[in-house]
Amino acid sequence: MKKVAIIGGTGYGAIELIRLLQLHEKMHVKKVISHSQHGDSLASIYPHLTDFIEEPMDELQIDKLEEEVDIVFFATPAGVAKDILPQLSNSKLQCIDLSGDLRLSSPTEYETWYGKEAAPQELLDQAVYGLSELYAEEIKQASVISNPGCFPTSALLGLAPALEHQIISPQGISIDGKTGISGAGRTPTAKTHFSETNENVTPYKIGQHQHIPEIEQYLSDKAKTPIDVAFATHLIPMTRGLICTMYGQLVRETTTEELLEIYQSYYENNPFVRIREAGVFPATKDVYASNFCDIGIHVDQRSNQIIIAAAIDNLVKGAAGQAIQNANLMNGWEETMGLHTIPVYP
Ligand SMILES: NC(=O)C1=CN([C@@H]2O[C@H](COP(=O)(O)OP(=O)(O)OC[C@H]3O[C@@H](n4cnc5c(N)ncnc54)[C@H](OP(=O)(O)O)[C@@H]3O)[C@@H](O)[C@H]2O)C=CC1
Ligand SMILES: CC(=O)N[C@@H](CCC(=O)OP(=O)(O)O)C(=O)O
Repeated sequence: MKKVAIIGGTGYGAIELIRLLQLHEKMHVKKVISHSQHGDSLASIYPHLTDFIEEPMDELQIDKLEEEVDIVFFATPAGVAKDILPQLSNSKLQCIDLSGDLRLSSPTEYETWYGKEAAPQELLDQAVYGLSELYAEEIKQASVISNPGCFPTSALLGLAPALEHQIISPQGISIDGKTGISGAGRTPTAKTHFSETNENVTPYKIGQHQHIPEIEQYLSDKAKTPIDVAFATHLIPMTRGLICTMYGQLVRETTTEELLEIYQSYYENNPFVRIREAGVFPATKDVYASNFCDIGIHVDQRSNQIIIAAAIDNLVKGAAGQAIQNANLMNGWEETMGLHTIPVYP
């Protein structure tokens, strides 16, 4: 059994990791580390964890981590992991960062989009992008993983096959993203409190979203040509769930049936990607509280475009579940270990 520490204990990412790791056969949560509430038990903050995790949370002691655990999950905001990880560079720890700190290969891009000083170049070079379906071989060899953002997970899984198979143009791709409010983390703001979000749909961060360079970097890598995307995000009055509806210009004649075959074959060894049959599109509830990414495809002959929708649970495939899937790959365990559950429905 490998011992796990979770940093950022009181956040949504951390409690989702705890929920999922409860079912895991090879990982055990040894330490929950909290910056703001060390000394308190997590069950006193989140009563749904009563009887599952009663020990007080710990303060971070970087020099003790290696002797106490094998795997560290950083469920912290951007700006935290990049300062801690360099102090662990000589350790044997496996580290998985859920934040955006290590996702962009260019420090300048990080500084532009995140408004913070970037991680050292050495750390950026060492980190492997943890989108399990697209980078499995690299993840198996990695000791530091940069877990993808929630929107990029959906957008990359939805668009990569069409771009790699040169079915759509690298120019003119549009991504319309919608997310539940838990994507904004636990701390409420004026934009996320109930009376602002209930019965309301709000576009936000248009042209400024930190996931734009991440989507472009990894789509360009897969397509082997530079890709720019138009990306619009919307806040939806639901707790969990995220869906991207994507549009691309067709560059050759094709049909929905042909594309479905291409996607089925592209993801045939990926148990968490489910392709819908022709005429059927996924909804966020189809993947609720699960690690699945469900994809629907339509070839729109009238406008010569492809329309792709990819639904995930932002806290699972978009964060904690993806992080566990990466830990499974890094350790040579079954990729689905602890994660292969039926989505909660209705
Ligand atoms: N929510 C989502 O759907 C997704 C989140 N992510 C990313 O995962 C990470 C965690 O997200 P989430 O749990 O939702 O975020 P939250 O805001 O809910 O929690 C983050 C936790 O980090 C800790 N923290 C906050 N500030 C600091 C600081 N300055 N130094 C150290 N620790 C700090 C706090 O816990 P404590 O004080 O107990 O340490 C806080 O509760 C973020 O980087 C987020 O962007 C990625 C994809 C999806
Ligand atoms: C609703 C909402 O605000 N969602 C967040 C999701 C951020 C996230 O999860 O990703 P990072 O790890 O890149 O911060 C957003 O759109 O910025």
